[in-house]
Amino acid sequence: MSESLDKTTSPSSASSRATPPGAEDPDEGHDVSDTFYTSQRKKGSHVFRVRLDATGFTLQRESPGGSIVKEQHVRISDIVGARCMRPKKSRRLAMSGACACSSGNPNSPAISASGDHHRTANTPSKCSTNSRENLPSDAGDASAFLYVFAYVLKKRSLRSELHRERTVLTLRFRSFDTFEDNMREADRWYRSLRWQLHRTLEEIFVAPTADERRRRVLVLLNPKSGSGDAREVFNMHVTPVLNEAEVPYDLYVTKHSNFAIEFLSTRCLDAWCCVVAVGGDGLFHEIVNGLLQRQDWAHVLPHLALGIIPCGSGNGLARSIAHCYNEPYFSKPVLGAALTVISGRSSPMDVVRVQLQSRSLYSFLSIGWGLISDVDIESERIRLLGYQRFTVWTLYRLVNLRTYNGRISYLLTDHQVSSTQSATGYAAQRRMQNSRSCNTHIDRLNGPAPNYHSSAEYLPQEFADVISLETSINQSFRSRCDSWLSGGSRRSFYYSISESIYHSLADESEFAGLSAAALENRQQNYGPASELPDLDEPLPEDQGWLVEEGEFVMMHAVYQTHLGIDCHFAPKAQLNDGTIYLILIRAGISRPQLLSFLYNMSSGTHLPEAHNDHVKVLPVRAFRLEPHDNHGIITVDGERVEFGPLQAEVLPGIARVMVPK
Ligand SMILES: Nc1ncnc2c1ncn2[C@@H]1O[C@H](COP(=O)(O)OP(=O)(O)OP(=O)(O)O)[C@@H](O)[C@H]1O
Repeated sequence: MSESLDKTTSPSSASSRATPPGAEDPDEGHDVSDTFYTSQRKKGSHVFRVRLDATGFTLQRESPGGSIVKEQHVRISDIVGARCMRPKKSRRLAMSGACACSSGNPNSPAISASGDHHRTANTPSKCSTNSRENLPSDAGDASAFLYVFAYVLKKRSLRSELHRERTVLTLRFRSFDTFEDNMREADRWYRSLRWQLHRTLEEIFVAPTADERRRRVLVLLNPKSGSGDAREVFNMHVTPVLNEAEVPYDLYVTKHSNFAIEFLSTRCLDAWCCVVAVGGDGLFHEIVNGLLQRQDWAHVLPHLALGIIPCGSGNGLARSIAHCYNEPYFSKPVLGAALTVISGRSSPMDVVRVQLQSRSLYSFLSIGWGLISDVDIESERIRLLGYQRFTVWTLYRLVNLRTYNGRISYLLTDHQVSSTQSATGYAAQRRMQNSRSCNTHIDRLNGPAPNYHSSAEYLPQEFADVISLETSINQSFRSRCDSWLSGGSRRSFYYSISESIYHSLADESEFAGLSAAALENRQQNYGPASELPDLDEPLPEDQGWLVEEGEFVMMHAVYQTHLGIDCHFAPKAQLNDGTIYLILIRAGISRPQLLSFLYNMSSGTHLPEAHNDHVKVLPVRAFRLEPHDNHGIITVDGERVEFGPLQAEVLPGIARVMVPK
């Protein structure tokens, strides 16, 4: 076992670019490579060439003759971060904050156990040069460890869905005689990896100072969302990922409805690069509206990415983002969302301005009138049934089907206007006369469609596992007695590597520091100027407004692919396509047809290829709804709003959402 290993175990040959102890590395941030070994009692030992470059880690297993017998790759896009640590005996010390790397983030993330606001300012640097030098060396083992955390795509079986699985690549450095020298070498790899990871970050996620590297994340958590376990979900499944990625964050737990609106409309947000909702679509709705109640919205929105960790009952946005980027969702939705939050990528997202009679608001998901809104709101009374309440109430509503009388005017998207004009046209649509254009800003703001990529490639089964390798000192090869530290990863064993300092804010100090004017103006909406006439004014008549009028079962306007995790309502929607998908069902549809429509919503096969007498799918830029009845339910992003006329216009790409790598 040791014969072949001994040939290449001198410090000079074992590390192709080893830095002499104490010397500065002039090539920091460039590729690194080295020779490592594994040793297993049953399988024997193996020599690996390990290389880290812009694509990730490449591990090549060499035969005793020096040829490559196997190669595996851990993609840089699957890697979230790394840690340098001491050997196992000193691990407790390391985990208590004495990690010995030299490039840690002084603002390490908070770990929330309870309380309202957990801020990590003043957290001691866990990886400073001083801390490294002050650490007592382990008398028995001079090794240093580098743990690389990755979440690779895997398939359990041919039939099962892709999912992400945590993998830890463990590199053990022991080419030098002293722990300090080995740690310096491990740290060189660590810094190289951090450099590779940070170079792919979009600008808004990068801190202005080099020692911080990542800007802070603002987390707003609704403890009441969904089944009420958002706090636990965050602690168990999100904090570990943020820690592994060394993403600093500040956590605020919402205290009441509208907390997020008040917070985001009044606070200085300069410290944060993104806002993450840990909750449902209702909390995200508050975040969007809070930001658009700021006078400086035009400055803030482009520099603040929005994210969501799905803990609500609907979770339409989280599902839509995952769907648009072919990211697996069902097996581990929270993990996928947490990885999205640390990805350092964002995409523009459309927001829709909704004008009601008494106020205006912003929406990112949907506007509904009729059947689906009825079911959504009325089934609240049987909430005890959980998700089944929707099925039960849908059946009830089918039996007792209601129809609503009204008029829906709409402006098709530019693309649709040309195709519609050449087509036969819709039976009931009428062109209005003598009007003016009212959507000039829509084209102006419209940005390019996001780049979608497929995540169909995934690491082969045998590689998506715990990988533990080590360098060795020259005199003898020691078996990797403590390289199995990472074995716990398969059982999703997470630990924190950072110290945290918690601060709680008392209720009364929540908005301390606000000026009186800021408080007074809290409900004022800003955002781009509307291009539509006032709601009580007639629509212009010669600029392409079309009309549908009569009895409807429902109207639902949607701008994300999914309304909920299993409601694939607008399959063609994209995050930033400047399009509202207006779906109309007219009275007269048969119950079996309606049942089929509702049943097929989960697979996204409910919409007809072409318009039929009862169901229409209209890609529009703006619309106006004028109910002729004086009763009914209207929802915006799943929340009930005042009943009556409304109009909506899309504001293409004015928000940014975090998206998977
Ligand atoms: N601390 C709180 N106590 C009570 N209500 C809150 C609190 N924080 C936020 N809310 C309100 O709870 C509403 C719903 O929250 P959220 O969207 O997070 O969960 P959900 O309704 O279960 O999920 P979904 O919207 O996806 O169906 C929000 O509109 C918000 O106004």
